[in-house]
Amino acid sequence: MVYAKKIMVWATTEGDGLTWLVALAASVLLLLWICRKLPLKPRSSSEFPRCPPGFPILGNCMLLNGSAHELLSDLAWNQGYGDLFGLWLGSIPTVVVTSADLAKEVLHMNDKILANRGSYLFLKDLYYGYNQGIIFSSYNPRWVWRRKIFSLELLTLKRMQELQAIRYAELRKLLKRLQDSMDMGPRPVDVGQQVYGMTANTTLLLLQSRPLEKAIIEPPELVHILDDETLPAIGDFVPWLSFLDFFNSRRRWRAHRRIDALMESILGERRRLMAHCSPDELPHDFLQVLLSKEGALDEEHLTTTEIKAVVLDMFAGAVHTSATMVEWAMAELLRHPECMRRLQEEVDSVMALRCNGVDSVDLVVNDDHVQEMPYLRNILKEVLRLHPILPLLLPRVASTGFRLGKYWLPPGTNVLVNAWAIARDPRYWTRPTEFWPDRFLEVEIDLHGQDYEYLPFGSGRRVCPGMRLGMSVVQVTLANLLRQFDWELPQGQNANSVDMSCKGGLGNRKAAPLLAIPRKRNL
Ligand code: HEM
Repeated sequence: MVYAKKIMVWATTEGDGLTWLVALAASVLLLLWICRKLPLKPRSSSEFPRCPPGFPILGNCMLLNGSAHELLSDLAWNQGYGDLFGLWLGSIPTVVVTSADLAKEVLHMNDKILANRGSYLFLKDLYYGYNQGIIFSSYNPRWVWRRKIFSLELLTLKRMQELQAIRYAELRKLLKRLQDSMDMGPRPVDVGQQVYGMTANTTLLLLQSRPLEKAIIEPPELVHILDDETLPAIGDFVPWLSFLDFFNSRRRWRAHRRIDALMESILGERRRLMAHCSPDELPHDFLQVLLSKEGALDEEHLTTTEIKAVVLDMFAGAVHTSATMVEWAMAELLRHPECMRRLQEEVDSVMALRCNGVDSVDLVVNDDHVQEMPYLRNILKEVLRLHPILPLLLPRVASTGFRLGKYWLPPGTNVLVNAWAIARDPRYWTRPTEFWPDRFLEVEIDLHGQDYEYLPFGSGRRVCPGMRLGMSVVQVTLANLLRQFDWELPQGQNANSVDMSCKGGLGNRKAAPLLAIPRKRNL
């Protein structure tokens, strides 16, 4: 303060206009610097875990910029904040959990109290509001009902078997696209983008078993919009600053109008079909299940808005998760050619056995085949350990006060579980930062969220319902990519130069796209 005053006094007595400006800027910077060093004591009760210093009003919001999971891990491990620390996201009390024991307290012991999600501005502008879908809805009987339909009508083993043909058809298209690009001479392809296109189109077909009649937005573009815009805004944490988000809000709203036009055309097309066909003639798909509940008079009905919100959640949940996972897996395999070779040998030997001498070149590796590939499964477990797709899971919000560790925390507290940090913690993992799929030969650990040192799909009431479908899509895609092609890095790149940094945001996308050259294998 004293220094800021001195600068101003000097400027008024000695300086010209330019000096004035410089002095003003220096004072503001000095004040900001001083404020940054102040801990946010006034708002935190003595019961609240220790918080890193933050800015006035904004608190620790800046930590959410960029790779939040890495910044939060650094605070926990290197800056002495430990397994449980606090943040003030504007006026929202938040705690960050960085150990398996505390993750268990959050996801198991306090699962019901912490089963809510926060309410974000993007839900209002871009999605269909707070309590209409599944992913960001609060915990209430309607959410239970919508999630039940989602799980039982889209994601059961039986349903997945019925939908296999659709998935394999899209996979064949992907393999053909890669083949075509190779026919023009060896050239790098953007692996993530290729797979992304496939998972987006597959999701549409899982919904309505046919391509779009009127493509207001193609599925990959729809999901890109969701990915880019599903981010908290400053107004979520400091409501009176919502006006700063005005232009982003307008952009989200415009995107929503296009998304809604797409939803209307999907629903409208099916309603027209329903008006002209007998029930037996209608497709037996997820969209039909959703629409069959639309007019129901009991509590098992769905409103039109709920149907649209659930469909949107299907895209938001299914597409980028699976595609990102394939991209990280390919990146790790290109960095570890010995693992890639071993995996190719496994795929080849299972296919040779299964096809029993019959020409198998055109056969896709399918869900039954991958069941016999333990190394593939271990590779994917290791990919999810090092690169969990939602590194902080999805934030949970307390409905009442609750105990966590030695603290009693108030209702409304946000809880972040740093699954990324826990999965790299030397207390639970030997050689924690190394890509070493064989660790899972010795460690009996599964994906269902019962082992709290490994939470790639979350755990408890809000665990990912799409785990089976997601894993199946990823396993089958990776096995086919490696069966049909040998892969190498573009000229000038080697295993050590592959950029493994992530983009930031809710999902753990690769910052730089993975480019690799496919070469046809002699099968
Ligand atoms: C490999 C692929 C996938 C990964 C790694 C993944 C991971 C996750 C994670 C970590 C969560 C948050 C769990 C929590 O907060 O505790 C989640 C939630 C969710 N996922 Fe997935 N997911 C994948 C695929 C899918 C698929 C294919 C679908 C749907 C078809 C899906 C639908 C959802 C939904 C609806 C939620 C919200 C659940 C709720 O809040 O009740 N996911 N996913």
